Amino acid sequence: MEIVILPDTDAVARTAADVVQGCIERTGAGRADDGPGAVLGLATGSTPLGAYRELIRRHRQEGLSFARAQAFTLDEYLGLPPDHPESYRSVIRREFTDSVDFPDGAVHSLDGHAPDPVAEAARYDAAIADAGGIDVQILGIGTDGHIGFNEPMSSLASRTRIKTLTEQTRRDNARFFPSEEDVPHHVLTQGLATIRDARHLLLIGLGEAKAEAIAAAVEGPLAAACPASSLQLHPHTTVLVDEAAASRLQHREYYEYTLAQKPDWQAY
Ligand SMILES: N[C@@H]1[C@@H](O)[C@H](O)[C@@H](COP(=O)(O)O)O[C@@H]1O
Repeated sequence: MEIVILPDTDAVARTAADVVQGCIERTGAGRADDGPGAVLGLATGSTPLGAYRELIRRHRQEGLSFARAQAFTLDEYLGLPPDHPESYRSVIRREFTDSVDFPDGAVHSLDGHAPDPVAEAARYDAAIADAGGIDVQILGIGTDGHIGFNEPMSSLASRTRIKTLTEQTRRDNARFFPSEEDVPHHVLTQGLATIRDARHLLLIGLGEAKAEAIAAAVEGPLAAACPASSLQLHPHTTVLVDEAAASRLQHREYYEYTLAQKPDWQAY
C-alpha cells in the first residue's frame, strides 16, 4: 500500500485527479485508435466529489477527455428506480459524468429496480469483465470500514450481490434522504473480490470521522470486521488521506519516508 498524507482536501482532490488523468492518458492517448480506453471505477458519497470537480475543471479548461473511457459505479440502493434523484446511477451522472464527455452508454450502473437482483449482480460482474476489467477504482470508506456497500463481516471473497445495510450506514446516509426511514435497507454492491479485480485501487479518506476506519484498514489485521482491510491483499493500492483522516495512523514517519524515496504513486 502507498499511504499518501496530504495537507488538505484540495490536495487530495488534485492528487486523485492526477491518478485518474494518468490512467486515461496511459490507456487512451498514444494508443492505436481502436485500442481500449480507460475503464474507471467510480464511487459515490461526498469523499470523491472534490476529485470529480477537479476532473470536470480539467476537462473544461485543459482539454482532458473521457471520450474513449468507460465507467462502472460501485453500488446501488435496491428498490430505487434508476431515475430517483438519490439512486447512485443518478448521483454519479449529476456530480460527474454528465459534465464531461463520456460516450453515450459508457457509464454503467447497477439497476436497483431490476426484477431479478441476483441476475442483475451477475450481469454486472460479467459486464466489467467484458470491458476488460477496471483500470483504476476510486473508493471512499464508511465510518465502519465498509467499501462500496460491503458492510462488516462481508466475505473477503465476495462478488457483486445483495447486502443489508447496518443501522449505522443508514444513519450516515440519511442526510441524502428526507428522513432515515427513507434510506433503503438493501443494496447491490460490487463484492470485495470484485473490487480487488481492479488493477489499481485508490482509497480516499477525508476528515476526523474516517480516522479510525482508515487506521483499521491500513494498519489493522486483515479481517472481515473491517472490509477495507481486504485492500491489504491487493498489489497496488494507494490511500490518499488528509491530515484529519491520517490522525490515528501509527506509522506515518515510515509512509513519508518511503514516499520521499520513491513516489511511484505519482507515476501510475
Ligand atoms: N456506498 C457508499 C460508499 O461507496 C461510500 O464510500 C460511503 C462513504 O460516504 P462519504 O464519502 O459520503 O463519507 O458511503 C456510502 O455508503
